[in-house]
Amino acid sequence: MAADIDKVRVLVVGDSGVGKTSLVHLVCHNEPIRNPNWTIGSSAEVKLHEYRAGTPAQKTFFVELWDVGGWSAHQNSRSIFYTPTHGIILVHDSTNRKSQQNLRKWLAEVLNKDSNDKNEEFDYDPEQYAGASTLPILVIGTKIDLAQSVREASNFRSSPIADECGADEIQVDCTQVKHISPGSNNAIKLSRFFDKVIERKFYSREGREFTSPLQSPFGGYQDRKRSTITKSFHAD
Ligand SMILES: Nc1nc2c(ncn2[C@@H]2O[C@H](COP(=O)(O)OP(=O)(O)OP(=O)(O)O)[C@@H](O)[C@H]2O)c(=O)[nH]1
Repeated sequence: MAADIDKVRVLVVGDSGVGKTSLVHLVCHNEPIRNPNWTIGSSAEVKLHEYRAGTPAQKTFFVELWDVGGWSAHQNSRSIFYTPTHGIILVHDSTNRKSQQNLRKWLAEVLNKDSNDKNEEFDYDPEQYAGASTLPILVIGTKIDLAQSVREASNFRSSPIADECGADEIQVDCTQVKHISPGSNNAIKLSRFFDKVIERKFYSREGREFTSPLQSPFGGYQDRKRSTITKSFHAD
């Protein structure tokens, strides 16, 4: 029966220690993880998602969440986990601005995964991320409980990259299941994101898998290769 259920594959990327494993566990098991280990390579968890729940189009899908270890030492090898990609969750620590800034580099790394030269650098150009017909992206800030004040938290509420991608952003405390409880704003945005990923893969003409930068849904990325990002990129 499970074999009949279609699936989509979502990458979860961000600096080491921002809380990717904790987030994925919370989303897939509806409870916080007690002692997350460092992720070596990647690990995957699966969530059953009701696409367009409550409408006549409702259908069950598997959403595979691929938690990719953020250690910079593994930068050259982790691109093997980037295929296929149907959606991307960019995770940053809400108390660590650098981890938020590094999301641009994570996105560039995923989009340039086929580059042979791992030291090659790429321009970050917000224009290439703009537009509604792109690979679905969700930005998630973790550790909102550790933000020193509401003001600090609200400073981080809207990441520049979320604006540039036209992506939703949510803030969570991965130690509290209530942060993604059904009906909450966060749960609604998460569900809407999964719907978008499924829609794009199964119900749109763009539904072919993202297999190379030339086929990137952002289009034209290969032509924009120049030299500026990855040499100076340290993910941790
Ligand atoms: N207080 C608090 N701690 C968190 C939160 N999210 C994660 N943590 C803690 O942050 C630490 C790192 O979390 P992980 O989930 O392992 O981070 P990761 O991004 O998967 O790290 P790598 O596997 O190295 O890529 C752990 O001690 C978590 O318990 C949060 O929302 N609030």
